[in-house]
Amino acid sequence: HPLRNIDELCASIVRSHRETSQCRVEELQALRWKLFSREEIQAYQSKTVDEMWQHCAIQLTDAVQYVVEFAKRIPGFRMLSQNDQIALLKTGSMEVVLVRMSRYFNTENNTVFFDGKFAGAEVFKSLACGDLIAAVFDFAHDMCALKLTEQQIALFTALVLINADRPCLEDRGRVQRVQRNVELGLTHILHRDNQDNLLHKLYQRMAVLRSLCRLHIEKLHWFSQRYPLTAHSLFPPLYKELFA
Ligand SMILES: CCS(=O)(=O)c1ccc(CC(=O)Nc2nc(-c3ccccc3)c(C(=O)c3ccccc3CC(C)C)s2)cc1
Repeated sequence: HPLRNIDELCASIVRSHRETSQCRVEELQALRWKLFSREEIQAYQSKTVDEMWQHCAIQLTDAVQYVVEFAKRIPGFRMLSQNDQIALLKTGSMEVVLVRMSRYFNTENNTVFFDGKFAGAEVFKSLACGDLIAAVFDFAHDMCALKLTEQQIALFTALVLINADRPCLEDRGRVQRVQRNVELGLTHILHRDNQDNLLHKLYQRMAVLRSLCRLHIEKLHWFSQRYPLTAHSLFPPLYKELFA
């Protein structure tokens, strides 16, 4: 059923976003002030590097699974070749998770939703990648400042995923056609919300996302060198397939 118009495209992407958002906004808003106790923070900080990496990788993979589901429901995504779908998810899924997570970032106490409560950067100390964690927190702070609506986030994350400039695409032209439709949807939504000025800010954020994900992959390579056993046999298969 071809999409009759841009309104239908937007409605379909917003619905898919809502259906695959993993946690509901109201449920996480209710948890906003549920912080880890000093003892709980101590427990995280006394985990070994590989224990904490494994703990995070499992949670991150959970979030990524919902993004895979979201991608499959973007009109046109399933028409792409398997290879191109995987190529887009390999580079885009972590970026979408970061945008989604920043929705629940509490800018008043600089905490992020993790393991059922809200965690400050100190909780992640034993990961031994303070620069990545600091960059993720800064990004979340910047995203919150834009005060995007759920509809704007839905179209923005669809555009983050459907990017014809990604490496190793077989049929770039086909991805371009799907991307152009999603771009029309995002500009339509921003125009309707009288926030055309947000568009260039969102494109700037996409550049930050790419550097954040490069940093994540760099750290993962560093980690896999030092803890090959954990990385190869204890990480979730989807995490390895998409990021390793
Ligand atoms: C995403 C859908 S959602 O409904 O919003 C949602 C649903 C579920 C949650 C719970 C959750 O999984 N939170 C995690 N937080 C972090 C984290 C960690 C360090 C700083 C900031 C957030 C996770 C990570 O593993 C992570 C994320 C980004 C970069 C790096 C890492 C760690 C490395 C070792 C992979 S998992 C949160 C949000």
